[in-house]
Amino acid sequence: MAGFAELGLSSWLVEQCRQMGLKQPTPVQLGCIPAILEGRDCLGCAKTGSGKTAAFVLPILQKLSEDPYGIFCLVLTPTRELAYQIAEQFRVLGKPLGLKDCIVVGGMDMVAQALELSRKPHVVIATPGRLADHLRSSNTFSIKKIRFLVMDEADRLLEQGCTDFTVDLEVILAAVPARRQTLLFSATLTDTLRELQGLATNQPFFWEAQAPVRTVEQLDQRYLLVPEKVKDAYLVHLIQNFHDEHEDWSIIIFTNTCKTCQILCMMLRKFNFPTVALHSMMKQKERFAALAKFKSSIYRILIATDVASRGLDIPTVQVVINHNTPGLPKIYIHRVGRTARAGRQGQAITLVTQYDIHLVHAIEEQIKKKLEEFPVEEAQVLQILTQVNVVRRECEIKLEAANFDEKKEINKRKQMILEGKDPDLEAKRKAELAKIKQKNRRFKEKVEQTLQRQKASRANRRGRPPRARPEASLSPAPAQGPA
Ligand SMILES: Nc1ncnc2c1ncn2[C@@H]1O[C@H](COP(=O)(O)OP(=O)(O)OP(=O)(O)O)[C@@H](O)[C@H]1O
Repeated sequence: MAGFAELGLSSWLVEQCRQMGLKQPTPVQLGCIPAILEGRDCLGCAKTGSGKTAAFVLPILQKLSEDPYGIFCLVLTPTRELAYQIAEQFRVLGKPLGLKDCIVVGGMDMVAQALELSRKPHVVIATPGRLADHLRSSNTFSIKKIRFLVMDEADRLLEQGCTDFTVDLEVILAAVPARRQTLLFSATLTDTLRELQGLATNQPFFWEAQAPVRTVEQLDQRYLLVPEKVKDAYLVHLIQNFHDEHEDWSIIIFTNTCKTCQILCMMLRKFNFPTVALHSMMKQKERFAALAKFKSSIYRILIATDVASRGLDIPTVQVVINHNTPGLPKIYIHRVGRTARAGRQGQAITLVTQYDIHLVHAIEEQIKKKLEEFPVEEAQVLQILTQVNVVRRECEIKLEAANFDEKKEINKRKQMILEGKDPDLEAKRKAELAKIKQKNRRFKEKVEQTLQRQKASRANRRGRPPRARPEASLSPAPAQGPA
């Protein structure tokens, strides 16, 4: 099998790989590095934890070493934590170059970022919202001459999810040169392939891992069918078991909302599990601190929303628990991909209620694999059920007292102001829209009722003997209903 040198990388980069413990290129690196070095655009779709980051970092560093200037490369990524992780790979692999990088993400000091940008770093790693803010408000830097535009988790950047990047991307794409190399990577590119192909038009090279199953082989994937009301007791039971059976363990638990994330974190702490939370309602500094504590194994449990579902590379994670069944198969693929990375073993357990069974079927269809049931001693769960429910209720009350919902509302208003919207006007518009919707609903119900009445009266009439009409004698009489 070809080594890094055979892919066309310089000896200093091969040495950096060796120092980092990267002995042989992974398949996505084997496929994409030569194409990128040739100057082609690249779309790389490979499983989670398969080394996509180095597949673009290495050839970019090689090209940068041949013609160093700033700003040479712009990397866009959907989350702030991921931006720091990518920057670290650039720093470690690009150490001999004296690489200057700049991280431009929300929640951090904008003035300091503007200063750093004006010093022409070689590589800028950014989340779209904050970079677009800088482009709108400042002319002290330019990305007009970049050689590389990378979109990591490219499908997430393009889709219109709860955080919609499209407006910010328009601003960024208008500021980068048409002549550039565009590199797009993700474990789930196929949904947005057409849009992505529109971005990468320079002899695009498409690399996709050929495998019957879309998740990694070393991942043991299970489901646990639980009634909604006892979900938390099952969660506590699962964690207690891992705690008892394994010396060295790290778990990521995914939840669907910030509030659930916060409540479960408080609850698990009450049971003395070393838990930290990560969600978008936390201050950025708290987010970084939580992740650092988890990465260094001071805290063994990270409970997070989907803000942590993509890209995070924490090799010690052995188990992922989905507290809710993800509504989309690709969210499932990214979440469970936080374990079993780079050839390691891992386990994923998804808690499924009777209302989510169709979601599991959709996941199985997409990943092309059946999930197996995770065996649990139900009697043991029932023993802790009341205690868990009481503790959860206590945590809910505590959180309500801390005005969590109110803070959420304030955050929403702040976000609107940052987006140039008037929160009061938006609220008014929302209320009006709700009114119109309600009116439409009532109208629909009325129409529906009228139609039902008409139908019933027609049926009644059919049940009665026909009136004597001249034609009646020409056709057979309708069947008579019971009297
Ligand atoms: N050639 C290699 N040999 C061994 N380990 C590697 C190699 N390349 C990368 N790795 C390691 O594999 C791990 C996962 O890599 P990376 O984070 O780039 O995965 P990814 O494909 O981007 O995953 P995701 O889709 O979840 O973002 C990292 O810890 C990285 O250091």
